[in-house]
Amino acid sequence: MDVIFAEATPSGRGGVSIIRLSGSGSRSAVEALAGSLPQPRQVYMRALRDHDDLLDHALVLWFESGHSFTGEEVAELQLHGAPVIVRRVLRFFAEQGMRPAEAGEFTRRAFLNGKMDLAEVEGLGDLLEAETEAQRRMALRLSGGELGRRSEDWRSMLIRAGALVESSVDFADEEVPEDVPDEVFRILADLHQQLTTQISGFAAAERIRAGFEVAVIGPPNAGKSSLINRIAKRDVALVSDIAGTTRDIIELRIDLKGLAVTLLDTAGLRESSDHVERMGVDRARQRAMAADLRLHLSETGECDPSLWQEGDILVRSKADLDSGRGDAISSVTGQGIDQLLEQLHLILSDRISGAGLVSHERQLLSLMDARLAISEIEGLPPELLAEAIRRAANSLDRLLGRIGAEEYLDVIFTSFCIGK
Ligand SMILES: Nc1nc2c(ncn2[C@@H]2O[C@H](COP(=O)(O)OP(=O)(O)OP(=O)(O)O)[C@@H](O)[C@H]2O)c(=O)[nH]1
Ligand SMILES: [K+]
Ligand SMILES: [Mg+2]
Repeated sequence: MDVIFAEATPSGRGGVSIIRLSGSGSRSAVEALAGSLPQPRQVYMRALRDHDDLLDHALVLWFESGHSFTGEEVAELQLHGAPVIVRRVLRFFAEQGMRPAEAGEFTRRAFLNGKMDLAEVEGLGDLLEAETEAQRRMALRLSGGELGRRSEDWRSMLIRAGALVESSVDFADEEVPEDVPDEVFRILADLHQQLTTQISGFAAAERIRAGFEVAVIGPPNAGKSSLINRIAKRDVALVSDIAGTTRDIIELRIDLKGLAVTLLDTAGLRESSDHVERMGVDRARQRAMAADLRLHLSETGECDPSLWQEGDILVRSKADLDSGRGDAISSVTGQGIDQLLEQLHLILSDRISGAGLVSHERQLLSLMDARLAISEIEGLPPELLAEAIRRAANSLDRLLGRIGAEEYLDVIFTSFCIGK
């Protein structure tokens, strides 16, 4: 494959900028700039020269093919983090006939060269986007190959079951087919159970990965936008004493003690003759219904029953206006807001308990296919049983991208950065 190159650090001024190359010839391309690099995986301090022009003093290293992230020959330069240096070095490689990498192309090569399975690639994508501790931990497990290892165990179970079925066919007398050994059904029941555990943990895992959506709703002037601003510690939303101030949905992403949560500020719920306000209220209702949880805010402690769902939170606002109301919150004094966030965290934490490893819809579908293949197999003749086992193994191959990965690659890698 041709040599690709890219800046692996974010472009712009910084302490260090890293440029990475991959493909056979990466080392000699860097040698043309830096002089000889005898040993792989060792760091050299070198003067980089474009002909006679000194570009920078840099740290340089290279990896042999088979011993690098992409599986190809890879070289890396750590430059001083000035965009003008990076530009010149990138231009040098382009002039040598090398090609700038596309988004995610290094990782794509790692996948194509068998250095990573598709679930690891998805995990790496999650890791690069992780914002909270829970997301980081889950992404590390996935990118570290945990699902691949689990899947290998499942595969060995299928291989063992398949072999037992085969042997019962081979030795069967044509007239009197031998029974399939009980062990086959025991293995498949065990696998069925393990797949079910993973499948049941999807919803929770997916919430960790994608984050929760919590809609703040209530009548106009309840103080919804004020609450959002207080939590954000800045003016995210317009606040005024005019009922119907908020129209569009305003999103605030927060890290709630390790959980990714998007709070939605919404239009105050009321009948209105104003066309634009009505559009805002419709939108508020739709998003509120779709959210994971609704925080119903009002001065009176009432809520719109048509929007109430099990597990929602009811909160009274403007505690500072009425000293008798100890259970309410105030966005002016901050009273009760920490407790409210604590309550929210408790509710959401409860919803992620039992989270499994499988957090992408694609992975879920493969597991469901595998499970379906080995469901209701009691009493099947050996040939059909063998076929079911093959289908299940196929689905596991799909899970890791050994087959059928093409349709997913572009989708996955477009979300990656250039240089990854
Ligand atoms: N005293 C007091 N006033 C508050 C508090 N929260 C909000 N307000 C006031 O109540 C009025 C309405 O606040 P907003 O935050 O705009 O209310 P809202 O629910 O977003 O209103 P809409 O967007 O119109 O639906 C403003 O004048 C705020 O200053 C509070 O905790 N205490
Ligand atoms: K208002
Ligand atoms: Mg508002």
